Amino acid sequence: MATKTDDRKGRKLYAGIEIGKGPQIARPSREEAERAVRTLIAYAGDDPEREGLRDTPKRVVGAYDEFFAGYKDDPIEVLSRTFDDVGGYDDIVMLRDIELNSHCEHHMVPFIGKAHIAYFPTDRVVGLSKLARVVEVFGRRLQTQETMTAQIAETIDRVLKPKGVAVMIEAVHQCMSMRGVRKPGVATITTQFTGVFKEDPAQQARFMQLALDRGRS
Ligand SMILES: Nc1nc2c(ncn2[C@@H]2O[C@H](COP(=O)(O)OP(=O)(O)OP(=O)(O)O)[C@@H](O)[C@H]2O)c(=O)[nH]1
Ligand SMILES: [Zn+2]
Repeated sequence: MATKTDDRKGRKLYAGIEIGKGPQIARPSREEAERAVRTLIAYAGDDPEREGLRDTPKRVVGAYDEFFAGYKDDPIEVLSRTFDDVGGYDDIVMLRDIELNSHCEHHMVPFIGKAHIAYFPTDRVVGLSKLARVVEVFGRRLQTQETMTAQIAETIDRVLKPKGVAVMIEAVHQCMSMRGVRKPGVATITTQFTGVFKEDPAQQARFMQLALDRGRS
């Protein structure tokens, strides 16, 4: 995978971002953030003191706490509890249609879609919900869809050390629907494969078929 190591600190980086906890930066206070929202309301052309808008900065900052809660969590920790009693199971584990909401780092506008994740365990499996939690952690940060796809695959690969990982994300970017080029409903599809999913075309085809099987109910 295109993982780079920062030699000075020995950290593993992807696209300049540390996998695990997000960048550790000093945060402004809530008051400063609310002031910034008031400025944006005025920039949009409305009166931040108008009754209907008076509590909006507080609400927007509260919404940011939810939209960007992923900076508080470490996805590596999310996956750290594993089970080794798999009763001889020796095949892929796949979660299809994990709902995904995120914000693109270019416009801070939502992109909404689904993630499909498969991994081929060696001797350890992880609780199914934890894979969806990893999507949730990265979804609640700012990034591109490509980075998010790669980071999900890298995290699973690093912690579970499976025979392979496959991740596909399909999403619609509101920055393309509501503004700019204004092409609503365009699906952006990204994939990242490691191990057997990268090396064995049959495994990759199997994943793609399971992910894209539209005949399902
Ligand atoms: N590769 C990639 N591009 C993205 C993603 N989200 C948004 N973008 C794109 O980021 C690009 C930013 O382009 P710029 O020319 O810097 O910004 P802009 O003037 O707002 O571009 P337009 O959207 O074309 O109006 C746009 O082409 C967006 O479609 C993403 O997840 N991955
Ligand atoms: Zn965008």
